[in-house]
Amino acid sequence: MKAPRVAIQGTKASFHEAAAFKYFGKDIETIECESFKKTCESMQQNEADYVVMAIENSIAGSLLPNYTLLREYNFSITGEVYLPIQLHLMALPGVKFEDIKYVTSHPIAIRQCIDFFDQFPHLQVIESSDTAACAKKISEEQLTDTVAIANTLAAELYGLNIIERRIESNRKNFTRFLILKREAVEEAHDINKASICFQVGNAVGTLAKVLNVFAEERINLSKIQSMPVLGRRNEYNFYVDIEWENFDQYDRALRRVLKYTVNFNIMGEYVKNDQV
Ligand SMILES: O=C(O)C(=O)C[C@]1(C(=O)O)C=C[C@@H](O)C=C1
Repeated sequence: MKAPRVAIQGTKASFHEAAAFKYFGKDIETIECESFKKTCESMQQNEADYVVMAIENSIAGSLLPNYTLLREYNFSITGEVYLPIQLHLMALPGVKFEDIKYVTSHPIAIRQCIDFFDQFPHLQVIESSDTAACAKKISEEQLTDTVAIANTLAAELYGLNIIERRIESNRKNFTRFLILKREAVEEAHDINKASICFQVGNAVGTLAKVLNVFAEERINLSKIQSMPVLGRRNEYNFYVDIEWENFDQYDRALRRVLKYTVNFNIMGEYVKNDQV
């Protein structure tokens, strides 16, 4: 069987590739993309079979623009994967902490280390496309005044020394990634989780009515995220992840909430996979 083509934001040895390996195994073709939007374009143009997309980090929070991409492209969420994130400061061999002027990394990785950099305000923090690409640039351009925040794989691949380990603000640090496919696959029998999206009217109790249905049908909400509806004041899209033990209760809950919602969309039904 042909190896699946998996589009990731970033380059090889980035956390996105690690997440893809964790979900699919190592036998995949990684399609490197410059941005999250480019990963979606690549799947739309049939250059990729799947997209792996970070959606939330336990320190930095939600990657909000990715919710907009999910809506725009209307791909199907077919799975999820959680990855522990350990961030290290790395530089060319011989470079010492005192030599550093610039720190480069992906903005979400930088946000996870904000407490560390608060102690060193003289360091200039520069956002870049992905963690591994920053390590690669230091190596290729032999930058002696710059460090990257990245993982051990990137340090090994680009011959950098780790000069400070585990600089993330909290040790229990993980990122949740979604696995996207162009179209929904045949309904699996063991699905027990779904990502849905809807709007409710701006009136007393409308959202509460929806949440009450889930409670009554014993459906667990694992996440709720709102994003403004473009150009409409006080109107929001609610993105909700729900889990169930009994499929019939899930089915009944969906029928019941349709009454209280507009633009209701099931973004994906899949098997819960929250092992970090
Ligand atoms: O730069 C990388 O290595 C990435 O894969 C990106 C990314 C992200 O988008 O959140 C992935 C996981 C970590 O949370 C930090 C950065």
